[in-house]
Amino acid sequence: FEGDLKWDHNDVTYRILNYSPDLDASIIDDAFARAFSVWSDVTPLTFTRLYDGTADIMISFGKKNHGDPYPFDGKDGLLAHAYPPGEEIKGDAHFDDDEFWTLGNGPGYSLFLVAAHEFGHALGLEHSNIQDALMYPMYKYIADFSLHQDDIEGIQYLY
Ligand SMILES: N[C@](CS(=O)(=O)c1ccc(Oc2ccccc2)cc1)(C(=O)NO)C(F)(F)F
Ligand SMILES: [Ca+2]
Ligand SMILES: [Ca+2]
Ligand SMILES: [Zn+2]
Ligand SMILES: [Zn+2]
Repeated sequence: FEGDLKWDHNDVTYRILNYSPDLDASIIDDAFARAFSVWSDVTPLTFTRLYDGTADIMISFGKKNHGDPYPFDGKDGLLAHAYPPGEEIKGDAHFDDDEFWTLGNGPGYSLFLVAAHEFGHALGLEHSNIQDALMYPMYKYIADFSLHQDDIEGIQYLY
């Protein structure tokens, strides 16, 4: 989904609507929090978790048709997607629960890495064509992750 703009506030809120069975809820909470801190570390943005009501970034796991015009596709292929900033579904992040979500380098996909990428979209970033950038649209496991300069320049251009 093409990025179209940015949040008009720096105190961005998020809410975790449901969980994958692949990981303990506290592990998922922490993975999302760490994925947000990737971006708050290099911008004036803050991320506050809400437990009810409407947050800017509504996070959910779903399979196949999950309530928007972009159905997931079963195991592998599409892993997740997120909408650029704005009202309603804009800013929201969806994760394909036909994937096996993990954190390490084993089988499955790192929820932390994929979430950090999706939250980049939710903040207004589009894809990078630099293969080592987080915003590159191909999954690869990165052990000691840190943002590529291209990611930093992109997010600091916006905020
Ligand atoms: N669905 C995607 C591809 S995807 O396989 O779901 C995907 C690939 C990689 C993702 O994050 C990531 C990027 C680089 C390193 C590790 C993880 C997130 C999502 C995507 O980039 N969604 O944001 C596309 F390109 F739109 F088809
Ligand atoms: Ca939203
Ligand atoms: Ca999939
Ligand atoms: Zn969706
Ligand atoms: Zn992407």
